[in-house]
Amino acid sequence: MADDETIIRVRGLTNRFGDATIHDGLDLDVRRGEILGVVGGSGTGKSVLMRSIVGLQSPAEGEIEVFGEPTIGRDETEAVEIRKRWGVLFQGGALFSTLTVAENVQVPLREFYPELDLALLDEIASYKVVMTGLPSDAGPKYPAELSGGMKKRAGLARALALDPELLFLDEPTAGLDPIGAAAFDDLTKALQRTLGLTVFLITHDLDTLYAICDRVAVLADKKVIAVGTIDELLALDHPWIQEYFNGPRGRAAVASKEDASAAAQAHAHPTEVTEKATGERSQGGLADNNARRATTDAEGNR
Ligand SMILES: Nc1ncnc2c1ncn2[C@@H]1O[C@H](COP(=O)(O)OP(=O)(O)OP(=O)(O)O)[C@@H](O)[C@H]1O
Repeated sequence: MADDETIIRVRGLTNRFGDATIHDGLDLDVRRGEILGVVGGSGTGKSVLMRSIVGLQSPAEGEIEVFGEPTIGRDETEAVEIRKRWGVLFQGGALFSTLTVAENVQVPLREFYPELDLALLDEIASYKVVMTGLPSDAGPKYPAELSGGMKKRAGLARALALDPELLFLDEPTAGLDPIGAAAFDDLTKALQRTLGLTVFLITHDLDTLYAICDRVAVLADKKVIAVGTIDELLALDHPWIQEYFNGPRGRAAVASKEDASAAAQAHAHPTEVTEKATGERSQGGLADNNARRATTDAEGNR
């Protein structure tokens, strides 16, 4: 399959709740292997779009294809075959509170592969738990015993249970502290690279967009009004896009990314880069980066 293959194709999507039209003729393509960030003001329908693609929301009109297969109107057996190939991390992790982390990870395995024996289920769950950076003793813990960041990782472990090709993440860094959010971004990027995942990532987090997204889709006016790299989006004069990326938080995210990149270069070539890095900013490195992220969090816009 070619790298530029379209993994998700949405055409003419219309969603309504009563008199409210959320999407009106929305089109979107997600390419194989990319992390596509999905942004838009609150209530523009990012989660409804994700729910439509994964089959939890029946659109009023439109076509959706995933892996080249139409997903609307399929019989249950066909739908299951498509669903097996993706994983979903819902907002807040959506873990079953009465199940341990390991049991949560096993839910999709039991659903799609009921023939697996307990020893193999345990082994796969342990592997997924460690893969998401949780300590190996997290498996027997209940969600209530986990921090917010650990819950997100447990939700991710469950989303990865079936070795998906495609991952849906709905605001994965919401509610995490800046260091935890940056660590989750790193994990997402590492999974994309090592497993060749395609990632559909809903976020309000500008740092995440700059740090890991290959392209960004902007929802506004009931449609995807633009898709592209951040530089491509910045060239557009849509007021929401300009306000979002060029507002104070957008500028802080750019500065944060530049600092991180200068710090990384300084680490690789200490003498060569120190002068450049110190010339551009007064303090450097991760602490400064995280301080900026903390500031933007404190503004309450995340
Ligand atoms: N099941 C539902 N019934 C009625 N209205 C709904 C339903 N689900 C979503 N909506 C409405 O659809 C709109 C879009 O919701 P959605 O959750 O997709 O927004 P969003 O862009 O993800 O917002 P946020 O960034 O705040 O999470 C909202 O006005 C919401 O109230």
